[in-house]
Amino acid sequence: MAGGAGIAEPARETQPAPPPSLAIRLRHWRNRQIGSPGFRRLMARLPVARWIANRKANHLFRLTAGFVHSQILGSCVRLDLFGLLADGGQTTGALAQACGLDPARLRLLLEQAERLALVREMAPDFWMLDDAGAVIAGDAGLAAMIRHHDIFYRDLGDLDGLLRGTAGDTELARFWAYARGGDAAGLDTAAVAPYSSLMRLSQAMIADCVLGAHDFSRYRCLLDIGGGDGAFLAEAGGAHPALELRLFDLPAVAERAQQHLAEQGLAGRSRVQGGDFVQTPLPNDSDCVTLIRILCDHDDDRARRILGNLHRSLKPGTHLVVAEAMAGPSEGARLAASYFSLYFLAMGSGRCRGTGDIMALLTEAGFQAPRIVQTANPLLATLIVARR
Ligand SMILES: CC(C)=CCC/C(C)=C/CC/C(C)=C/C=C/C(C)=C/C=C/C=C(C)/C=C/C=C(C)/C=C/C=C(C)/C=C/CC(C)(C)O
Ligand SMILES: C[S@@+](CC[C@H](N)C(=O)[O-])C[C@H]1O[C@@H](n2cnc3c(N)ncnc32)[C@H](O)[C@@H]1O
Repeated sequence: MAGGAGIAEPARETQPAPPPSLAIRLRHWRNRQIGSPGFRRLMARLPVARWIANRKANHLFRLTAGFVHSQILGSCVRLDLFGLLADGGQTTGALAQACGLDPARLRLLLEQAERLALVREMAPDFWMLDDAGAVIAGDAGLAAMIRHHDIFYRDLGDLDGLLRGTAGDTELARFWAYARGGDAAGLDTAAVAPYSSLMRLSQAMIADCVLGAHDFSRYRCLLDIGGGDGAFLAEAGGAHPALELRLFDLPAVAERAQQHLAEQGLAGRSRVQGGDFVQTPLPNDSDCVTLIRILCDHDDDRARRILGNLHRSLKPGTHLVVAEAMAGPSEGARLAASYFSLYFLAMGSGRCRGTGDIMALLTEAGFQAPRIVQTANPLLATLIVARR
């Protein structure tokens, strides 16, 4: 699929089959060899070829076992094993008591977690975190996101139905209440609370990526559109003490943001406005505007309307920073695109776009000089910076 790796827009036409080029004929020949047990037996006898074959076999096994591995991870998070190990090592017995599990059963889980580089048995029955476990122990947002996957997995239980369009209402569509169409600005506190809390918790890593990749010290005033509870603004305000802070989100979310920014001592520096970013005129006293994890939530038509409203509202010269996971050639971007493409399919709205798709949307809306800014972690976000 050209450009983005997300849901094909409904009106997209399929291309006719290309003529059989040399590359296509070679690929066909290669696939027939690899698919043949005789060829694979031959490869297994040659040392270099065996090494390549084993890597391919491991890759395929990882795909096959992926669900099992995710369940091991999910169970460790639900039992809070990484939290329990955060301050140092623990014995199997102490962990079993804290988790309320039989020690032999917990050991079974710990052994698999060790095989997945989540924990390490440093001495018999004495466990410490391994690298991946240490990352999760240090990031409440990542643990919350792993817990949130319960909903996603239930929706994926009917992936065929999602692909055929027969799955009906999904749990993710209910969770992301604004993505279901209708009057998003009319959503009440109860409807926005679950997703806003998850977004606040999971913002820490994203904020690191965004603030590390683009210099916000050059701006006087930053407006975060769809800024949720104000977690990104608070991080930006902490990193740049002179920055004035503005936030725009749905009215029920704006109320939460007001409260969170006040709790962080930022009330004096910030102003929060509620409304609908598709149609409400947006505040235009900022010299930089951020759209963090916003465009990806919406199909192309709606993304165009959001950008159109932004372009109408903002003063010429205002900088616009779009930050979200984008499809691209790096391993991180490919992993993120395959994950988010199914996430948006289940959510019933949005798509994981490539950098080219987003730059084209920005240019179409009238923004100038869009450029790609890579972040430290393309799994989480890539930036496109442009000017009104
Ligand atoms: C000598 C020493 C101390 C060490 C030497 C060894 C060494 C150098 C180790 C490196 C250690 C290191 C720095 C590790 C770093 C690891 C990192 C940064 C890991 C990051 C992992 C991030 C993950 C797994 C992120 C997952 C994110 C997910 C699943 C996000 C989901 C988001 C969703 C569903 C968002 C929804 C919003 C919507 C709807 C899209 O708008
Ligand atoms: C995926 S969340 C991202 C929140 C935040 N930017 C972050 O990265 O943590 C999308 C945000 O867009 C807001 N939003 C959705 N539809 C909106 C609309 N029509 N007008 C204003 N805000 C909207 C949601 O309330 C939510 O806070």
